[in-house]
Amino acid sequence: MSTAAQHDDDVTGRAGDPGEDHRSDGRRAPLVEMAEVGKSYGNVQALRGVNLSVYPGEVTCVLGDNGAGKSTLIKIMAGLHEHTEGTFSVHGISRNLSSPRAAQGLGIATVYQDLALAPLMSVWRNFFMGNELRKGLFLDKDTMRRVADEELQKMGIEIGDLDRPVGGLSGGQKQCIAIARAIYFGAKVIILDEPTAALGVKQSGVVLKYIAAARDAGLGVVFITHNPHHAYLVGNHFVVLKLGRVSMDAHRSEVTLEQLTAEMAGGQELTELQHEMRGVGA
Ligand SMILES: Nc1ncnc2c1ncn2[C@@H]1O[C@H](COP(=O)(O)OP(=O)(O)OP(=O)(O)O)[C@@H](O)[C@H]1O
Repeated sequence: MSTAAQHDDDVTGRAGDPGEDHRSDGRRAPLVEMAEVGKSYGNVQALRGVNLSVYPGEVTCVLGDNGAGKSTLIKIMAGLHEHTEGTFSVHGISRNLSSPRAAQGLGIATVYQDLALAPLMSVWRNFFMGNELRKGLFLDKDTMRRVADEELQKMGIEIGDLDRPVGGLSGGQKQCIAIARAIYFGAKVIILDEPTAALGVKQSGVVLKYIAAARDAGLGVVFITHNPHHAYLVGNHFVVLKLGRVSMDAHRSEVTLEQLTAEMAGGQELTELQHEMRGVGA
């Protein structure tokens, strides 16, 4: 469990103070840090000994196959599950987040695959969903439409008519709206749950472009994916999970796309398997 310095979630509403950029020893401070984090569901140990740091202006890619523990990791960061071992810190303060609202209050936004968008509502209504602007008793539609337009344009997102229902947009455009919305409402860390998994090449390219834009805007991006090629296009740091443990942790300068792909395909196990097969054939 977390240490005595831990703070329970006492944070609500919009994102809080981003904290210091540097530690007292002059090193850059991570926005989010996991140290030896573990999580069990009863007898099932879903995560064990995970170390992970998310820095501003970087994309941290978390890769892993089905059942590797990616969803569990997201849920701890997003305040949906509490970790059962190790320390989880946000802006240098140990936390045990017990609600998504607590995570949001600390500037951690999660964009899930189902996106939580209302398909029949317009783009601008979706942008302000849950944070509507009002003028007296009425919705301030003009300001919401204008701000949504400005924010989407700032990220270079081309939607056209913002009165269109979101349901008519492509999967990639919907992902981009969800990312732009999270940034506008104060996210410092944005967790993207397999944002390219259901998309074709062109739409994946659009989403990867906005992941890079979020990184360049100084956010800490956590990009969860099965796809090493997508990860390598935007990632600064790669963490591969296997059966709940970290099997590879490398900065971009330390790993090639081929090595990352091989690790995802089975890594050392695959090499041993090939070796065994050669033995059988001999
Ligand atoms: N609520 C739960 N109760 C019991 N076991 C769970 C629960 N959630 C996840 N697990 C188990 O924990 C392990 C990690 O699961 P998790 O969903 O985090 O993996 P994942 O990498 O997200 O997989 P996928 O890509 O298939 O979603 C699996 O063995 C899974 O069966």
